[in-house]
Amino acid sequence: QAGSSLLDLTHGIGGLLPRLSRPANHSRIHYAVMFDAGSTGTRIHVYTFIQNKLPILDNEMFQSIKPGLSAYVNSPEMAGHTVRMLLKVAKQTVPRVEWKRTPVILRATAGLRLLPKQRAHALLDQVQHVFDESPFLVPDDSVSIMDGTNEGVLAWITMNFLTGHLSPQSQKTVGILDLGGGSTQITFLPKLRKTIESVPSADYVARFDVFNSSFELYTYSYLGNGLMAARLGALGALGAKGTVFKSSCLPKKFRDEWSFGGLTYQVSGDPEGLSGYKPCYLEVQKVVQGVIHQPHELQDTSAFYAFSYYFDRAVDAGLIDGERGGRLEVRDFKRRAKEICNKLTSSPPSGPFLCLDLTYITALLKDGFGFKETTVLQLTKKVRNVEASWALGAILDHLHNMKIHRGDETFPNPVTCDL
Ligand SMILES: O=c1ccn([C@@H]2O[C@H](COP(=O)(O)OP(=O)(O)O)[C@@H](O)[C@H]2O)c(=O)[nH]1
Repeated sequence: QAGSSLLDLTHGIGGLLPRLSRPANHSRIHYAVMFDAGSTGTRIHVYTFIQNKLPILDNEMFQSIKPGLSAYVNSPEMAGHTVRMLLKVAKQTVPRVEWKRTPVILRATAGLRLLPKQRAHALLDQVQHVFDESPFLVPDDSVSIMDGTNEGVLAWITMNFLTGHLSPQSQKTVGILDLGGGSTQITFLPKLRKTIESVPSADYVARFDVFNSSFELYTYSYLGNGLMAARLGALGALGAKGTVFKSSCLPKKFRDEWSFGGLTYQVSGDPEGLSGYKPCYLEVQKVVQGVIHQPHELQDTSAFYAFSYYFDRAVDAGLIDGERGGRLEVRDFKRRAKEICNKLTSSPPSGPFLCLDLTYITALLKDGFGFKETTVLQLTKKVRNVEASWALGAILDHLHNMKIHRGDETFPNPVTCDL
């Protein structure tokens, strides 16, 4: 999984240099480890940087384990075990002499945000214990739940860094759409002042400095609107238990157990009721309606990168290639959702949830964010062999302290300010 190119922060951020042979002076190489404790899995990213005036990203090692830490809510020591297993990747990648100056950090996202505080912290305590026992450098605040605003901003930094859009010379940037299991993020640099001025609240705006440029982004993380949480919402299973949850988005004869966030649900199709795209759309619509804010400008924002479950489901639906990714229009998700939902058999080869998932993605993009049907999305898993995720942005933030902050009290009140 070696990275293919050097990513140079000094020549326009994310400027790509041809791969060089390793510098003779090994003290110029350093490492950093970021764990992504997501709702559906835990992942480790081991980054290799070459020290320059500013560091150059040389390589990423990536590995993941399912399920996420929240599945171990009743056996927290298993959370520690998961992290201990993944730390082996760091030990294999980082030379032994570097261990004591290589930072290890874990940030948890929606899975732990959705748990009661005490239970989430019981899981994090186990991780902290594993870190403390490890031979790596454990910085202050090395294990925590990440703020949702930062999740979107850091993924935006990752993608714009990797695509070379962060340099002061770069005229444009790319927006990002991240669909996790528990939450979903939208982040972009607005072209119009009105987009910032018409946000519902100050926490839709984040300001920060990165490598001599200042940015003010529209960003929001919707907890409960990740793909797995949306399944629960569509099934009416949020907070409920002890019954079979039926959906017109599932094949009529389908009945099974399904688990998320440490709970297991009985789910089934609706043998006597309706099935297909239209009734399914009505079910998923309630998960987005009145919840998702439609930014003032979206129509002609040049490019959005979409990753995580947007990517995975586009692959499952046969819309893009799993290696290369590809460009899709919003209406491609809709077309495929219709095709799949309108011929739901008892055992579709693509899995029983594909109709629900594609219909939810369509509703989220159109009725939720308000994208046009013709908006182009760049579906991406990796850029230059580096995982599309907030993790790289988070390690850059750790190394360079970007001081990300949300709109503060002095922020204009959208109700009273003069637009
Ligand atoms: O480095 C990563 C991190 C996440 N994912 C994808 O992100 C989705 C789930 O995200 P997660 O479990 O982190 O959900 P969250 O907790 O953010 O809601 C799945 O499709 C993963 O395969 C990925 O492809 N690479």
